[in-house]
Amino acid sequence: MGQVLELDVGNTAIKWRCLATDGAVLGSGRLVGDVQGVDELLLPDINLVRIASVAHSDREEQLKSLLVSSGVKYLVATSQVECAGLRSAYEDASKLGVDRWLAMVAAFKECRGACVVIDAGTALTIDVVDAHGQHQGGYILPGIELLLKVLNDGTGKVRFGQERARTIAPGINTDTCVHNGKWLSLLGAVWLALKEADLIIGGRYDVFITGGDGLALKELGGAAAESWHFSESLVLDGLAPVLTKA
Ligand SMILES: Nc1ncnc2c1ncn2[C@@H]1O[C@H](COP(=O)(O)OP(=O)(O)OP(=O)(O)O)[C@@H](O)[C@H]1O
Ligand SMILES: CC(C)(CO)[C@@H](O)C(=O)NCCC(=O)O
Ligand SMILES: [K+]
Repeated sequence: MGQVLELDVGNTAIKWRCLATDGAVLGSGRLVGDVQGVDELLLPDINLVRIASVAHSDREEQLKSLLVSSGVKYLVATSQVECAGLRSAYEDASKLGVDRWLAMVAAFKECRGACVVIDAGTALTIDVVDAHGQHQGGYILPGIELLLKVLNDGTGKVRFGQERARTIAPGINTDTCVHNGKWLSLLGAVWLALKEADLIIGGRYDVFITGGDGLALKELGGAAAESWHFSESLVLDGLAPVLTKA
């Protein structure tokens, strides 16, 4: 087997990494904009592309036609009923976002126990898995950028600039009220979800966090979040197990 290119096509960006035959990471990055950018990643040594996509179907079609014309073999991951001991809570498992499924597969594979899996990307998703690998369900909320957009679009006077300091202290002007409020919203949701998880799966679970705002959220969580496992590549880590089993 030659090199493998893995793609996590999100609603904002495409995260990618290139793996050697032995699984070593040869390179990784984040592409914003057109799927055409993927073309430059298709180096001659790559003979398989593994894909996770939650993007609009026309973006997916563009990506597929790019791959077809390059002639490289590709596999697209889908959410399953069961994989590697993990079982979906969804009535229709195929409707669960594949990024959530992949992140849970990767997290459960690593801890083999109860876990809460957080993805702070375009959306904030939080999923709860019990010690037997049974997914107990989850949450979908707007992420940081969507929160700002909704406030800007839905109000006449909430106008704000760039974030200056990352904190959840009460704000003293519109800028700090909005920016501190956006972090309060995400962190508050996570704390409450963890309390809910305490009730459902008991107090002993690992917390995994990923996504563009994942590290910021963990840092804001302070001492209580010190044990959370932050990984940039949790979604990509789920690709090989899901596609090998499929
Ligand atoms: N280098 C960066 N460029 C852009 N956004 C970034 C960057 N680093 C962190 N972010 C944050 O990441 C968030 C986007 O999440 P992410 O990087 O997971 O991308 P995404 O493609 O939207 O993912 P998904 O749709 O899979 O959730 C933005 O809200 C932004 O605040
Ligand atoms: C929630 C997002 C946008 C997070 O990336 C993605 O997982 C998705 O499009 N999910 C489909 C809906 C669902 O998971 O129920
Ligand atoms: K994601």
